[in-house]
Amino acid sequence: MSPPDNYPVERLIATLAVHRATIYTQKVFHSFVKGTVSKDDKSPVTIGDFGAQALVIAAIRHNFPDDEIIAEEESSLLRSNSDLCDQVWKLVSQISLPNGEEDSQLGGPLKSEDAMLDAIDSGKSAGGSTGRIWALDPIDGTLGFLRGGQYAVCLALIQDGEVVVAALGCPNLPIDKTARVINSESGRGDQSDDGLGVLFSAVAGHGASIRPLTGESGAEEQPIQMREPPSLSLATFCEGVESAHSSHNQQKAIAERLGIVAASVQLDSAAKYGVIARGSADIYLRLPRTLSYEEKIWDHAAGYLVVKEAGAEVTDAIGNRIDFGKGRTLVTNKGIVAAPRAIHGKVLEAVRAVRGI
Ligand SMILES: Nc1ncnc2c1ncn2[C@@H]1O[C@H](COP(=O)(O)O)[C@@H](O)[C@H]1OP(=O)(O)O
Ligand SMILES: [Mg+2]
Ligand SMILES: [Mg+2]
Ligand SMILES: [Mg+2]
Repeated sequence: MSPPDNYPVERLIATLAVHRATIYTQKVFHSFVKGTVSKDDKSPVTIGDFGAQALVIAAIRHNFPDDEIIAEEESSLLRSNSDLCDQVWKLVSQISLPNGEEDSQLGGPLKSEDAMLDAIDSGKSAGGSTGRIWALDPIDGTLGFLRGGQYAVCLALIQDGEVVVAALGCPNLPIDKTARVINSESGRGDQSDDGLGVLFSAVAGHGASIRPLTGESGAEEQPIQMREPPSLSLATFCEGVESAHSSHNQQKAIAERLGIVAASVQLDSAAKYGVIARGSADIYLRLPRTLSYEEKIWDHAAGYLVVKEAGAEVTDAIGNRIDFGKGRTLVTNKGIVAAPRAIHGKVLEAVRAVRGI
């Protein structure tokens, strides 16, 4: 029997591409959000999203030209606003990985503004349950990005409906897993980037790992595992900052039912998956506010695999498996419940009780 595929090239390219995109998003943050460049009317989020998407997609297409891509953004706004387009291009064309050899593995710098637009528009796959499809969120947690809190660059490869490779870049998560996470309330103030920035990666059946975003690929790469809370009541749960994105009330009620005493750790973006995967907290609850909202595949694919490979069970709020083979959204799922395998059943019981199902 042949050994299971561990996707060495896909994992390498995914991590390098996400790393390069985080160099770009950090540059956008420092130039526009912290204000060395005038904001004018151009949203730093828009500049960040488009450029990061172009940089990642160009790398995927260079290495895997036959693969499909689902990405959050498309270029019509840039095509109709040449000022904005020039501004994104000016920044994108300056970005490379510190190691030139690694950058050339991604195809080197983008060649032209047209090539950038073309890359941005290559993320329109309809998805589905067959073939190789990459899912990309160039900046997840845009509000966190603007606040100087948590955001993530999320990239995953889905093969025949299963997530098989993940890279999750979290530029504002502390490298020290015991350090306090900067959340939206405190923002980062004048705190520097020192000690911040991690890149999670995972391959289905081969575990999850973390490395600092500083340094070269492979440097200080370490396997990660969820922690096992000594009891449910001593577990910590994570939730989003935005109460419009998930039901804080229900999440509080679930925690209370489980006897959890600690306050929730609130942070934006898929960084929540990373935080529980490396054992800085235990449970991620994302209870739907409205049943009409369809979670997007690019918001969850990468984080899902990272946390699963670190020891989690992940279902939706009904208890169904998360199905990444249904198109651009998780149309058959509602919400997310991620917890260590040993306690997921208990958490789900509490979720059901609170939701009355
Ligand atoms: N009503 C909603 N319910 C759940 N998630 C949402 C909702 N509206 C937006 N989102 C998505 O939540 C993600 C951020 O999650 P969190 O709040 O946990 O940081 C974003 O990708 C955002 O998508 P979008 O990019 O379209 O704004
Ligand atoms: Mg998102
Ligand atoms: Mg996004
Ligand atoms: Mg968005």
